[in-house]
Amino acid sequence: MATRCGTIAIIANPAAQNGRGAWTAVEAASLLRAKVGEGGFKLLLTERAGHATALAAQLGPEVGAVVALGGDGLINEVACGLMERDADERPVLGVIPAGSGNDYAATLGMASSLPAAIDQILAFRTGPADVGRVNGHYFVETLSFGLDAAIALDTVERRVRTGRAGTRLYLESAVDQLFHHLNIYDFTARFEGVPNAEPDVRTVEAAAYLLAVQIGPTYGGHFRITPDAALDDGLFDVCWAVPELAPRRALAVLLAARFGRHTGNKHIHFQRSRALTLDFDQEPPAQIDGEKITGTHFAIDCIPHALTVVLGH
Ligand SMILES: Nc1ncnc2c1ncn2[C@@H]1O[C@H](COP(=O)(O)OP(=O)(O)OP(=O)(O)O)[C@@H](O)[C@H]1O
Repeated sequence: MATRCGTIAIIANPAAQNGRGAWTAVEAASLLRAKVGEGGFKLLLTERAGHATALAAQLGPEVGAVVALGGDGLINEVACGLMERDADERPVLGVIPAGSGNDYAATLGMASSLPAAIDQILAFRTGPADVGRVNGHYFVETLSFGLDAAIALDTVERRVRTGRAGTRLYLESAVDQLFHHLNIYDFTARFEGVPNAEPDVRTVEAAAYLLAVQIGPTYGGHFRITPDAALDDGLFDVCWAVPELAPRRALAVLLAARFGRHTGNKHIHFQRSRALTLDFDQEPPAQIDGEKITGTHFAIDCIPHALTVVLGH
């Protein structure tokens, strides 16, 4: 049976969520077979890290929608593959959440139940989404430095070691980092394309525990670090937290951020901009859509409406 979007290609990470991705992929294929028949979709399983980018870049013209089945790391890889294609030949990006954090799936409003997510994909309500780029690497939801990146990276190792997931995993990491590794990072940020400002540039020299450059509102498993960030406004929402906070106060602010209630705190700063450069005095822990990156100089720009995405709401 034909779908509203041509052939759907599911790119699935069998290793996502400690191997549960393989089971979710089989279930998704079975549900799709019942709804659109064998000819309406194809299932492609990744074989290694980075494979999803090559798969997404090489899909044939019959594919109208690519669905990333996995976590934020897999979605990032699929998006990178789509960005290698000419803008007018990019299939629509859909997401079936099957990872540990699933921040981007939440940003798109995708259901966590697999049958409901499949129905949302087939309903094919689409909209534009901005894509971020840092030193030539694309990101769809989050780029962050300092404490929160250290937490995000620690959760990857901790998940494998403890089998934990979701908010509990994140909070365990957070407490460990806050009480044992609460470092401060000196940085200079040069914002360009600041809305409603003349001139539309701003330079900030500060020290921070963390700095997040967001396309969507959440990171780290649904922490609403920039609660008002919009997917399609052509702007980053940047948030940073400045000293001095005792670890217990810092933990309280972090917990408030779970629900986006940290915004009035005097240690928390926000700036919107179309682009920015960041220079750190020393290399901070850094993550891009949940995966590690390195460096001290970061040139970051927002590509407005680079992707069309399937929205769940
Ligand atoms: N077949 C594979 N075998 C091993 N690793 C893979 C494979 N395919 C993709 N990966 C890697 O697995 C990593 C994590 O994938 P993914 O984001 O899907 O799951 P997750 O880590 O469980 O979820 P989240 O990113 O939401 O925390 C990615 O960096 C990706 O490169």
